[in-house]
Amino acid sequence: MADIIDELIRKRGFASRIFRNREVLHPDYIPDTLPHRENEIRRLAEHLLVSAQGMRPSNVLIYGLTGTGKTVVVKYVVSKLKEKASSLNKRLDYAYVNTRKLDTTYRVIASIAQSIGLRVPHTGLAISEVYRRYINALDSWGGLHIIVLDEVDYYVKREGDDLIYKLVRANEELSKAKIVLIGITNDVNFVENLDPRVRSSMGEIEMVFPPYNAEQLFTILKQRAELAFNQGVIEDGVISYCSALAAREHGDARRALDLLRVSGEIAEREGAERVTIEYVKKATLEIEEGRIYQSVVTLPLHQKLVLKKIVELVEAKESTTTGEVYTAYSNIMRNLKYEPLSLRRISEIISQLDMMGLIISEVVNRGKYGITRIIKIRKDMLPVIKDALKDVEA
Ligand SMILES: Nc1ncnc2c1ncn2[C@@H]1O[C@H](COP(=O)(O)OP(=O)(O)OP(=O)(O)O)[C@@H](O)[C@H]1O
Repeated sequence: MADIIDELIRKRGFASRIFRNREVLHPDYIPDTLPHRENEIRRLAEHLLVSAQGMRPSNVLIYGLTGTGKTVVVKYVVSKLKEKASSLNKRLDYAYVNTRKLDTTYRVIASIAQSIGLRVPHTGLAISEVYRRYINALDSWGGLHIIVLDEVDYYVKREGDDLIYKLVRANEELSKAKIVLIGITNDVNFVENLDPRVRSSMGEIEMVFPPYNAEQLFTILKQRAELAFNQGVIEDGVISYCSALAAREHGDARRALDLLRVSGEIAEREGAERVTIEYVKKATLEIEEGRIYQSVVTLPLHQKLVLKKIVELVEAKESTTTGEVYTAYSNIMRNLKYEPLSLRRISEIISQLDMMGLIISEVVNRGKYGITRIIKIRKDMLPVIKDALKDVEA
């Protein structure tokens, strides 16, 4: 039956010339094999199996730069173990919580409880009550519950470590069931600054995921491309070009996959038959513009006002200085009847904008006129920054 429908889709011109299955390039897709992460998979799975056999479970803290496969490895291991456990008649289940997205303790504990089938209302219960119900339900179920807390640094910075510490100690209250925590973060400073008590109990086992090199990224991309694209549409050299670009940026597989996906999308949009290196170059620019746009729209108000003034000054005469920016900014604040921030604060804001890659600033020594900072904006980024600031009235 599927063939008839596929044929109709093709005939009607719905089918993509470029993509066979775009989903495969989505960040949530879990491939059947994860090349270059065999050791990490083995170590994590072995540890969880030992815990499932009745040993006292140790918690795991995983860290590494963004796009090094932390999330996909953990999801791969826990879902495979759950699948195997049910065929072996063992009780093993897991909760996967992205604590940046589920941003309150209530939502986190509710989601953990729901993963073992408990019904928890969206609001209305005390956190301690949800926790108590979860522990009771867990003990009557009596298996190994793996709790994955992804982007755990966001949670701890916002809500503190009470819930984590409670979960760590929950095994003392449980008679039949057991809990293992797996924390994931890409913030090494977070791990180093974690309360030593929490670090030692949460990270009894620490795993560091190294960045991928260009060759490793090549294998990862090749595997995905074979599933995602129609045969023969990827021009030779495209995959190694994407891998080299992403390797240069710190070995981020997410970045490499995004580049490939966006290159394919642009090729399709432009009605091309093949994805060429030219499309990868266009994709690099499109992704960078997206990143710049996002960072501008999420800036706080004063930063936006300062950037807006820089844009106006740079458009009038190519470059500007801290002094000119400060004058323009103070005038606008006076017109709006607000107290302007100090020159020092504005100078700090200019440095922040520079660090974010939104402006380029250079300190120059002008002899007897003293030291000043020359500020510019990349010409190709100017339209994107202006667009992102279009709602700022000043
Ligand atoms: N070894 C691998 N094989 C196949 N795909 C991989 C591999 N490593 C990472 N990926 C893919 O790269 C993307 C990013 O991986 P993942 O989300 O696991 O990174 P992460 O380390 O958790 O990053 P972040 O810290 O930003 O959340 C995903 O699409 C994932 O499927």
